[in-house]
Amino acid sequence: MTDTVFIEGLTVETVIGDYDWERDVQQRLEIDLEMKWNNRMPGLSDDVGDALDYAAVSDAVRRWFAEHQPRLLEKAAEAIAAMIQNEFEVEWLRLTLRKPGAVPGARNVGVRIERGI
Ligand SMILES: Nc1nc2c(c(=O)[nH]1)N=C([C@H](O)[C@@H](O)CO)CN2
Repeated sequence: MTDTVFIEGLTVETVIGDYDWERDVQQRLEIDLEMKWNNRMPGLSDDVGDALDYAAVSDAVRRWFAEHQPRLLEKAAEAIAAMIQNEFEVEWLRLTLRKPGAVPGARNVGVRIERGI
């Protein structure tokens, strides 16, 4: 089964970073998520209760950043992946976290992780 539900370019403003000055400012992150889900059932029922609700996942990601102020992108990625797997019963996901503008001369820097089977 290779169905997925995805979210592309979800932006959050949050405190994140390892340098002292970063602890006092809000910075923008961009999040992409690809999550394994069997879309056959909602495809037949037309019921969002059978679907992986991308709006609910997006809200949960925003909530996580409202409640945490990690230093590293890796810390945020790991925790958010675990939260989505637990709260939404997602078996496998790929998560990309981008921090645009963090490195002069680079359009984007970030991390990408895959968790689950
Ligand atoms: N692999 C990582 N490298 C760096 C990170 C990070 O989160 N993961 N963070 C920083 C600083 O916070 C930087 O983004 C400030 O511009 C440096 N390297």
